[in-house]
Amino acid sequence: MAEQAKICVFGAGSIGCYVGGRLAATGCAVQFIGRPRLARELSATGLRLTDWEGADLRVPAAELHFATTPQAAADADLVLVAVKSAATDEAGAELATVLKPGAVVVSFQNGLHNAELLRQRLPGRTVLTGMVPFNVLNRGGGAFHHGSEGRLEAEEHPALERFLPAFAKAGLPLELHAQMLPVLWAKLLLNLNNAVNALSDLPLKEELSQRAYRRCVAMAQEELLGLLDTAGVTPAKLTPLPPHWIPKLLGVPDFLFRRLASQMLEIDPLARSSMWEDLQAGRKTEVDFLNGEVVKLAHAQGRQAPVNARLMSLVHQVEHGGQRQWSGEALLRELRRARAGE
Ligand SMILES: NC(=O)C1=CN([C@@H]2O[C@H](COP(=O)(O)OP(=O)(O)OC[C@H]3O[C@@H](n4cnc5c(N)ncnc54)[C@H](OP(=O)(O)O)[C@@H]3O)[C@@H](O)[C@H]2O)C=CC1
Ligand SMILES: CC(C)(CO)C(=O)C(=O)O
Repeated sequence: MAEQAKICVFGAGSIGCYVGGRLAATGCAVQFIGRPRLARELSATGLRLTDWEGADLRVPAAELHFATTPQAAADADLVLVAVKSAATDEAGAELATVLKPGAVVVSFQNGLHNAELLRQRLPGRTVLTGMVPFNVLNRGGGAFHHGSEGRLEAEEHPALERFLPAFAKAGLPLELHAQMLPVLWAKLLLNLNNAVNALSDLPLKEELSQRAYRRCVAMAQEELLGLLDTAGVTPAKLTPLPPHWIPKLLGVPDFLFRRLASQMLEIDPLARSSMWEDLQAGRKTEVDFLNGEVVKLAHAQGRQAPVNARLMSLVHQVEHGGQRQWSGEALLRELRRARAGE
């Protein structure tokens, strides 16, 4: 009988615990690598994984393998990297010292360049790009809730094939793509809401229910879409609506939005963006890897991206103790001023 594949989650947080937890709960051998604080918490509680469609799975504490050093990845056949983008370089360096040569690594992170960076750090290993479209809320006490729609996506590669049944069995089938860059740009387009959500200090559902915040997101997205058009990049279609229509829909009045975009509002009422979670925890955010990519793309075209640049600087200000609870109207005024060059 073929030996059971060993899966390692590197960066056990919201995404790592949820994806790894569902794999463990459905029979996979999963090794989690994360911080001592979570190791202590989970050694008392185990993991509970729930989703918006009613799934409710558990991994008892006694069956949970949680380590706090990279050595635990040494016998992994598949490593799922789920650290925040700023921690990718260090994660790659740590994994390089321990991974066996045939290990397959998948980056399940937001942003454009994490897999590329891991590839540089892990020469000779197969490093693939993944994408997590849905929100995971860390409810505390070992409970992680998947609160919005979407399927995991990953780069098509023969080395990934042997792991596909495990993801399907876990209820997280991987949708495979030959080209991931259009998928990553499309996800980044959606992630432009992260900064607005973090600045609003509101749950996603409440924030997206208010037109002024949605207009802020739409402004940031329109800026990116214009730059992608010039670059000849067509973002993938991740939502029922094609990417270019999303900002148009976001701009409609609330009553119409509720009617036309009910699916977009099917989010757990407590769910927040990962950027809000970073600000809440006093950590540096991923804003440079999201809105910052829009600014970089603009500069590469000899242009500016004033809306995304202003969102970046407002998030940086909060990282340093600045104003956090922006009302939708105030944020919209601020972004309009930025767009007008003020
Ligand atoms: N949360 C969500 O709903 C979604 C998140 N994403 C993306 O997924 C990625 C992961 O996000 P998320 O799960 O929210 O992040 P979290 O911050 O919840 O989890 C990452 C964990 O990894 C730990 N970590 C970082 N470096 C190391 C290391 N070298 N060794 C061990 N542990 C380490 C972090 O600890 P510490 O903080 O102490 O560094 C943290 O506990 C991000 O790119 C995010 O944008 C995508 C879709 C949705
Ligand atoms: C799923 C989504 C878009 C919003 O939660 C996200 O990627 C994040 O929070 O970083």
